[in-house]
Amino acid sequence: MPPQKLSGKPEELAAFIDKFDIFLFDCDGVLWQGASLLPRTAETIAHLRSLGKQLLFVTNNSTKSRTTYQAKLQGLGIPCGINEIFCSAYSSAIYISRVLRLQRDKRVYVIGESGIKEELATEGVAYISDDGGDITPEDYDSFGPDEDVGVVLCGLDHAISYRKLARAYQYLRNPGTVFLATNIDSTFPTHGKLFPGAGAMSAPLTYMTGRTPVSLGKPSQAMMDAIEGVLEFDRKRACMVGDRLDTDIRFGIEGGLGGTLAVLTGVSTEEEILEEGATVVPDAYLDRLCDILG
Ligand SMILES: O=C(O)[C@H](O)[C@H](O)COP(=O)(O)O
Ligand SMILES: [Mg+2]
Repeated sequence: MPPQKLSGKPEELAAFIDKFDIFLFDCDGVLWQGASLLPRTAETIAHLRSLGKQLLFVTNNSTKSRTTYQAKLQGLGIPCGINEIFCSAYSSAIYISRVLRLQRDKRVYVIGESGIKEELATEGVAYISDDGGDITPEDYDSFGPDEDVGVVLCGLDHAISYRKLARAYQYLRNPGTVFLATNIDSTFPTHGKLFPGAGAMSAPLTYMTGRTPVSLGKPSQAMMDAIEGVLEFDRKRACMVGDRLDTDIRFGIEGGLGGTLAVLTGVSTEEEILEEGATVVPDAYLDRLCDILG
């Protein structure tokens, strides 16, 4: 069934909204682009809250922790609770501490930003990272596999460097070191354009090692496990709202959610959504999230 473009008819929009008790919102490309909130987003969120809908914010962006996202949302006029926020830094920390049950004497080597480090610390997981300066002859001598490094975790890192990758590669030469990625989005939508995504950070390591990381962000259901570890909800009454087919919409479909809604303010285009034979198809789509207000 081709996806339905929701028209502005109030009765049609109300009928769509009525099908769901809970909305899972992607962030980059849906609520905002970088630090800029997309038009009438706060009003849309307030409207859905006024209808008694439960709202969750589910982002693959690992650069911030849930606490930092709460401050960002509130700073943009979207009050929310910490238990309404799920980021890939959190789902990764949960996976390492509660699924992998990383031994206390092992550490995680992090390529990424403060979000990952804060969430690992919250879970009591020890980590190391690299300041990323220029590699030196001493580094070539000292870098090597390390039994104490139990995991290499890769996320979006705006200060990625040869040195950080070189160190990660050496750790991953030890087959006992687990290779994880917070997410593998190929691109990152900001300022109305696309830039390298978290997947572009781990891809060089896959190219060098032939190893593929386990990804803990959408579409991986590890993110759903992280959500359901905090709250129970009826998946059939839930709608995933996203800007990216291969992460957000696939996450909703593979998670057995009641519905998926795509918006055209981020990565995926209308052509991709309507493409003949497309494997990941949303139930409906809108030009912008606020169009749901009619
Ligand atoms: O490269 C990335 O990490 C992603 O582009 C980015 O984080 C996506 O975030 P989301 O759209 O899931 O909020
Ligand atoms: Mg997005």
